[in-house]
Amino acid sequence: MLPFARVTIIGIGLIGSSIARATRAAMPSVALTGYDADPEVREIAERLDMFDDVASSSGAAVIDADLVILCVPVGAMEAAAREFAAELPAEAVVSDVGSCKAEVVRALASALPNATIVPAHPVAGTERSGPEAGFATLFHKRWCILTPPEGTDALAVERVAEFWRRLGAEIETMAPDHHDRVLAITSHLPHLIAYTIVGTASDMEEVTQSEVIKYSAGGFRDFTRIAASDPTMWRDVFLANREAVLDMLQRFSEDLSALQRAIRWGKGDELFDLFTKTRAVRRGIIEQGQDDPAPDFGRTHE
Ligand SMILES: NC(=O)C1=CN([C@@H]2O[C@H](COP(=O)(O)OP(=O)(O)OC[C@H]3O[C@@H](n4cnc5c(N)ncnc54)[C@H](O)[C@@H]3O)[C@@H](O)[C@H]2O)C=CC1
Ligand SMILES: O=C(O)C(=O)Cc1ccc(O)cc1
Repeated sequence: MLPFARVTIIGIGLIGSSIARATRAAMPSVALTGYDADPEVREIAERLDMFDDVASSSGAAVIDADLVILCVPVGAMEAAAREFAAELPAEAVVSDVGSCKAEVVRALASALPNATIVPAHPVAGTERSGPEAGFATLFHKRWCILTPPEGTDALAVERVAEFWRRLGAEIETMAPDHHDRVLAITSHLPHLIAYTIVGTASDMEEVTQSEVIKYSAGGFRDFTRIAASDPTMWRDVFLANREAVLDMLQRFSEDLSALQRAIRWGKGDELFDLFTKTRAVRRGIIEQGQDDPAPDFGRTHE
């Protein structure tokens, strides 16, 4: 039996449109409704025929849903949830896909005090955004982390888990705070570093424009992909996961200073030992079968 029969997606960007496409592919009998605050996005969603219905208001979109998934930037979650609160059916389950969880759990509980909420984070994405960037296989063999607050209805959690399994994801469950610390180091800090290095390079007159582009086949190119990620989404992530990010940034700065000292004093063995350790981390990821299928994952659908 399908975990949900009527699914509504609020926010039809990269993630919302990928969920719609993946649901159509894996559970074609699900009735899919979409809503986006941007009328242009709604028009594109209509044209791409991703939903059975693209609603013109958020309230109309949820009125007969049994699962509502918020796929808007983290900073827009509370307002987006408040907008449909009055029309939400009592038995509907509400979920989201936000990249950080403690702040979103708080925001959704405040906007929807009587709803059953099962927060989720599919750890899968690309640097692209918008409804045309999505694709049905985005979640295949990717983790989807559920962070239900204590006391959440276990059946609702299992139904959301089953929904994501059907989209190809593997499920992990953890506390929102723990999620935010883990993702601060594995996802948020790497993005911050990419934004910094690309920003620094573009501030340096002698390596700007043509030279940055010309020689970007090196490590820099990977950073430019990450640094092309959506500004609104990432602004919201850093503001919402402030404490965990600042903590990881403090540790990172200390380790960077240690490396700086090793270079200054010619301590080659310290550099060699660290680089040997980090190479083993990469090999461990590949041995566990968790490497990206292609280095430019996310472009293969173009
Ligand atoms: N981009 C990525 O790689 C990943 C993103 N996420 C999370 O997914 C969420 C969505 O991200 P993307 O799909 O990448 O963003 P996106 O920018 O592609 O799409 C977001 C959509 O939400 C709409 N929107 C904004 N405020 C709204 C509101 N109040 N009501 C209705 N629609 C509204 C925008 O018009 C836009 O179309 C974010 O919370 C992000 O943290 C999670 C995993 C990966
Ligand atoms: O494009 C990349 O490399 C990503 O890291 C995608 C991504 C961005 C945000 C998330 O919360 C999860 C995955």
